Amino acid sequence: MHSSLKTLLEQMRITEIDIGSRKHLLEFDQDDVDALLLCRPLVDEKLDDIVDTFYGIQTSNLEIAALIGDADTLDRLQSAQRRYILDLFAGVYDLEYTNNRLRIGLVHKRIGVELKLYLSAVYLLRRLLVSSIIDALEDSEQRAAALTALDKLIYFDVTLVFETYIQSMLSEIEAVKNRTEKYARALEETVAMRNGQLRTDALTGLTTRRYLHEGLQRALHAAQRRNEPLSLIFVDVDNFKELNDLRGHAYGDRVLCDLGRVLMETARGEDTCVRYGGDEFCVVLANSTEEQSRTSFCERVRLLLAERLPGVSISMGIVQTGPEHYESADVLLKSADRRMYLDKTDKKKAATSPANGSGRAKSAP
Ligand SMILES: Nc1nc2c(ncn2[C@@H]2O[C@H](COP(=O)(O)OP(=O)(O)OP(=O)(O)O)[C@@H](O)[C@H]2O)c(=O)[nH]1
Repeated sequence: MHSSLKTLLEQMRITEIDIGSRKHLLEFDQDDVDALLLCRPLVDEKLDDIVDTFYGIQTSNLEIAALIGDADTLDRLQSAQRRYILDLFAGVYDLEYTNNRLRIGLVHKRIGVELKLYLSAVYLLRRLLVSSIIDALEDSEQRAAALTALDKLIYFDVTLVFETYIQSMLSEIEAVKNRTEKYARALEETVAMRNGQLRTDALTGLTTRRYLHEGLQRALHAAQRRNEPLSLIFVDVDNFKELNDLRGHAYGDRVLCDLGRVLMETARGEDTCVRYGGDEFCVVLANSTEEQSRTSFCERVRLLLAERLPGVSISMGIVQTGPEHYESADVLLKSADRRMYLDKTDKKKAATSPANGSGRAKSAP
């Protein structure tokens, strides 16, 4: 047998033993085979009439006519129908016969023939065959035997077609399930990737605000364990909006990147530099008092910034906690922000104060 035919039977797990058991369930035996064989000559004779009448009725239904489509398809269907009718009365109902029924079922399912249409076609063909047999066979016993055998064989065939429909639907469900699982996996990967990106700010490469709390909390626990002071610094670019407006957004981005780099270069490995949002940054300095932070960290940052971004100034607010008493992360953030704001307003006041002449360009936080 052709290998692809084998595959279809294998897919449906239909073996010779299975075919035997199906026939047994339908009480289809040698008497039925003989009764059908007896009808073979009369069916041969009326074959064209039966097929023509069948398709005449079928194509008068608009839904079925639309499914058939064109004259070539109709020709092919008529040939297949002829072969099927001859098969019904050929007396051989083996693996190949079964496979042909499976193939017919699969083709009908694939082209979208609904089961109700398929069953109505089976009913019509049976009706035409039955009336031909009744017309041709005069012996009532022979007639009854042939009609019973035909019914059994049609049940045998219809069961196979039903199974191909079910099998095909199961394959479709499996394919949809696989596609959905693949989509879900891709979605999970995207979310995981996005979460990873959120940990790092895309523009500056610094830790994002979302993880500031986590970093600050961890630093506070470490400081408490070691009895060390810890400082939090809030940094904000002065007049950044104006800078954006005057020199363009791209330059504004460069300022933020350079400031981020300066903070990173000045901080040590155990410190955490965070882009808090917009032009605001936070730095958690481990084992550092307010004074040490001011003199070593903040001063160095200002010097580097003056070298790299002349004319850009920043305001900073420092707050220390520990080693005697430790404030919570929230309190520290609020205090550092407030001090940064004071630094900024002090500078603004100094700049507008006539007593200071040109004003204070930079202030110590
Ligand atoms: N170029 C650039 N601008 C940003 C980015 N994020 C926020 N901004 C802008 O940063 C500006 C921040 O302005 P404000 O909060 O008013 O602060 P400011 O102009 O620095 O004023 P002061 O804080 O009082 O000195 C806003 O105009 C935002 O549109 C960014 O990623 N790139």
